[in-house]
Amino acid sequence: MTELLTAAQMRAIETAAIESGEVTGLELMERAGAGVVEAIFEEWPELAGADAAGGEGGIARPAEKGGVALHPALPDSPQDICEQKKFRAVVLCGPGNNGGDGFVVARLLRQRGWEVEVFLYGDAVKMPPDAKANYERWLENAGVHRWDDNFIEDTLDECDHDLVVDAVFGTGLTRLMPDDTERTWHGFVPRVFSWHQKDRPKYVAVDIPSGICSDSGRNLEGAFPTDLTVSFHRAKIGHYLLAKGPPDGGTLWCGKVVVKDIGLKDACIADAVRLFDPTISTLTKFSDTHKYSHGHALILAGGPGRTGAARMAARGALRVGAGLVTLAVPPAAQKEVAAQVTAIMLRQVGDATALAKVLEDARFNAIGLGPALGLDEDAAALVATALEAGRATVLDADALTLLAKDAALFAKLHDKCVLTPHAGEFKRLFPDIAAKLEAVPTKGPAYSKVDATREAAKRAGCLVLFKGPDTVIAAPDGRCSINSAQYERAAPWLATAGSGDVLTGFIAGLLARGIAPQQAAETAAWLHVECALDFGPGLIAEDLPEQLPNVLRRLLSRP
Ligand SMILES: NC(=O)C1=CN([C@@H]2O[C@H](COP(=O)(O)OP(=O)(O)OC[C@H]3O[C@@H](n4cnc5c(N)ncnc54)[C@H](O)[C@@H]3O)[C@@H](O)[C@H]2O)[C@@H](O)CC1
Ligand SMILES: Nc1ncnc2c1ncn2[C@@H]1O[C@H](COP(=O)(O)OP(=O)(O)O)[C@@H](O)[C@H]1O
Ligand SMILES: [K+]
Repeated sequence: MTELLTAAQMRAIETAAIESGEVTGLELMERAGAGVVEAIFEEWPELAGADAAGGEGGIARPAEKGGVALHPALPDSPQDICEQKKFRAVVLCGPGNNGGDGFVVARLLRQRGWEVEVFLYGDAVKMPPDAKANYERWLENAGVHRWDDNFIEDTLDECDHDLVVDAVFGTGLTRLMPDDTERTWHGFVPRVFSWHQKDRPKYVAVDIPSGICSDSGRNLEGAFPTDLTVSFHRAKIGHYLLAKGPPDGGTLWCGKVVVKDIGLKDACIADAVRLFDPTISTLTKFSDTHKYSHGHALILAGGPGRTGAARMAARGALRVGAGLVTLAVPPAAQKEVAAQVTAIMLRQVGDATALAKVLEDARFNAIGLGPALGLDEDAAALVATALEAGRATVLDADALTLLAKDAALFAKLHDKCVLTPHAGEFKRLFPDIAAKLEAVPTKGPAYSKVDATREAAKRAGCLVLFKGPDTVIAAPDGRCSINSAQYERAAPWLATAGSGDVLTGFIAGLLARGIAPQQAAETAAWLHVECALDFGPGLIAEDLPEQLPNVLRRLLSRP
């Protein structure tokens, strides 16, 4: 699993490396700038000109981790570059080390024969030492324009630039975006993006699009959307959390995220958020005895005309590998359900007393409830009885609304529970936490979906899976991961009626198989997106369980 870092964690890793003497800040900055240039040419080989095929002067893969030469030296002057089209870039540099990286990028492009114009935001005198060193190195051969929105707009309006590099703010953005960058941010850049023309300049962000908080993905009033974001050492949490506000979403802000090695060592960060990727061992936990060793999930169905959600959840639980799945159905709905299921068993459960009786059978080791369960007192009594049974239990939809309405019910949650709210349900369950998340941020690092989910899990005393394209899964002890359906895993068609019900079933099925709540929720959410990706657009919720065999086959054949 990939660790996603906060700005403070990244800074700590960098400081430790510098203090140990293994690298200097200037060397890291050089590698960062070279990494950005390398990523640009990898993304758009046509911009590498004659060197695209990796000829002399091309930027090769990192060769050496010890010294500055992680990325090999480039020709020193434009004359050294063989005849090629002159490419043009605008590099926007800020007052900190992000700007320092920008000056390295500007120099390396210039060394390749590019025509590069640099705009500096802020006061060069106050720059941190490494950034200032690169600023001064740039001044040896070229000039810097002072920041002027009109001038930048006029320059970009010429429209014959190949590349715009955003190196204004990175992980050090601590306040709202400054007013005097307004025209560039709010006016010109989004306009360029709306053109969608083939020959518009490519926009590249150094580390993170300026204006996006790297810890939260929140937009601190006006961000600079990009085609490509090049980060260093590890991706930041903010790359994977959706920023609010138009254009809506981190995916749009970052374009595509590439992470470049700058020679920093792995550090053990206890509370790091992880980007989830399943281990095969979770899913190969099939024993060779009999079906009961794969568990027995009980899924509670709603009344007549409302049983579809539970049927889909039950099918998901069975497909994900629960040994047996039983639908607990109110008597009035029994006929309706019986006509539509085969491998799934039925039990008549008219009320909470009947449920308690069923749960006397210890072989029911996991419960899934909530989808279309209803919101009346009888439904609340079913939730209470299910919780009192102390089994691994996933609660979704109506069960979450009932928990939100009744503090005594909420107090029955235990550490084998999994809550799966979408944003609306989250707000009902944790209104004060949701309010913090919705408040317009005024400083960085801003409160994030990760912070909110961790806080909710701690309060509930159980696992919380906060849905969305950036699903966050947190345990009460703070362990946390993001299941991303963004970038190369984007599957917006997963937002279809009933897909959450299937997720409930996937989680219940994995819980039945004896997998711990966190691993079950993470694996289920990952499989859910994989099924959607496999199927593609046109997906309806019923398709998700049917897609599982393909996904599992592929996963289990991984080397
Ligand atoms: N930490 C690391 O390990 C490395 C960091 N590098 C670069 O350094 C960046 C972080 O550098 P810094 O910590 O200097 O931070 P930044 O360069 O992101 O920004 C900090 C500067 O911007 C100012 N600032 C922040 N918010 C502002 C606002 N709203 N309006 C006006 N000014 C504002 C601050 O006062 C400070 O001068 C990274 O994003 C990355 O690009 C790389 O050079 C490689 C290694
Ligand atoms: N844009 C999106 N991209 C990918 N997945 C999404 C997106 N929006 C929502 N989802 C996922 O779709 C599912 C919807 O669940 P839910 O809101 O409970 O719907 P329902 O109640 O109709 O089942 C969740 O797993 C959620 O994470
Ligand atoms: K930036």
